[in-house]
Amino acid sequence: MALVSMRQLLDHAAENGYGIPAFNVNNLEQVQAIMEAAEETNSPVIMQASAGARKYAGEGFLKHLIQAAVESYPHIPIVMHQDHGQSPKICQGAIDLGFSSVMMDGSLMEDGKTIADYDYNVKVTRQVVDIAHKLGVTVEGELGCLGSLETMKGDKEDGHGAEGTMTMDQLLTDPEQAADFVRQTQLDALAIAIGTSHGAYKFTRKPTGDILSIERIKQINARLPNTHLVMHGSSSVPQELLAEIREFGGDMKETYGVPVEEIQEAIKYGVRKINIDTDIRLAMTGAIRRFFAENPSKFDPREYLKPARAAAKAICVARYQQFGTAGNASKITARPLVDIAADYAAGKLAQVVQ
Ligand SMILES: O=C(CO)COP(=O)(O)O
Ligand SMILES: O=C[C@H](O)COP(=O)(O)O
Ligand SMILES: [Zn+2]
Ligand SMILES: [Zn+2]
Repeated sequence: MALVSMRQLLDHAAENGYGIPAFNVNNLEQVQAIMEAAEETNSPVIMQASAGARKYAGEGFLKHLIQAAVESYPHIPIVMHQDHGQSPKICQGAIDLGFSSVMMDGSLMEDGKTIADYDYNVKVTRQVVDIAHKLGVTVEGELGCLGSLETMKGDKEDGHGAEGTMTMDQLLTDPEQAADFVRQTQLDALAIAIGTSHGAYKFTRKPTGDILSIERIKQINARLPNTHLVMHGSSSVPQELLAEIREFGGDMKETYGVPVEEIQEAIKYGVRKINIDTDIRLAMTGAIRRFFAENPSKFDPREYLKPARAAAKAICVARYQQFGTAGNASKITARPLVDIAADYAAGKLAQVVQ
């Protein structure tokens, strides 16, 4: 198969009522873990690279790691998605590099910290849609700002996130504004704010409806039943992984993530893409800490990266099964991006908002 449009996968997921985890990748072992899990469960794949990933690995390495996955697993449809593009220029760069999907995150300004106004968000997102759709490339946008409903603050754990204290209006995407945003921008997937944030420290207790608003997803879905929704900050932060890290010398404070059953509920209401980075980080860290504790004389990176890769794979297998992604790769026939571009031009993929 080939690199496919994210829109094609999300449309398939919507038609068949499942969700697709989008895993962040930074290195070889993460790409391999995701692909081994996808192979084992027959799942379509979304791999995404952040600005931090590009800085760490370099654009060429990321592109070719994902290309290697495409070559090695020709029967699995794979999306190469750019996570949190902070400007049209960054999105253009990713498109030039061969990404089949980009996120224009216009909820924040180019600095990734300052909250943008609505008109700016519409303008930059529309600009990226105009560039991308001509090439059959998918566009994800974001409306509302990721952050905690416990502290009213944005997340800074990965260097991206709003500065200062926010209001409830900013932290919860407004359904009516979302409808206007989708109508004006004609994007393919909408990331929404419902109380999740990036990183390991999302909630100080197992989240209830007041701090994780699945209710808000239902309201947005009622207003926009045909729009694919995206949940960022959706790692579940498994307690057993925290325990493993602590047992082998790590310092992880008490914290809670997004329960898998809440994501499963959200999938019933239009959530099609679920972003996961932290769970893979935790799994790999636990495995490496354990390995070093149990094998203090070992020093071959292949020896400690093997259990790390296996732990990452286990997370991916679990999420593919839990989100209903498993079993779907072989049901999808990859369409070339030029065909998708023709569909956009013909208005076949237009967002119809009443
Ligand atoms: O949203 C994410 C990437 O865009 C990742 O979220 P987590 O930090 O919860 O894994
Ligand atoms: O955007 C969120 C992802 O978790 C990426 O994190 P990162 O910027 O540390 O690569
Ligand atoms: Zn954002
Ligand atoms: Zn994110």
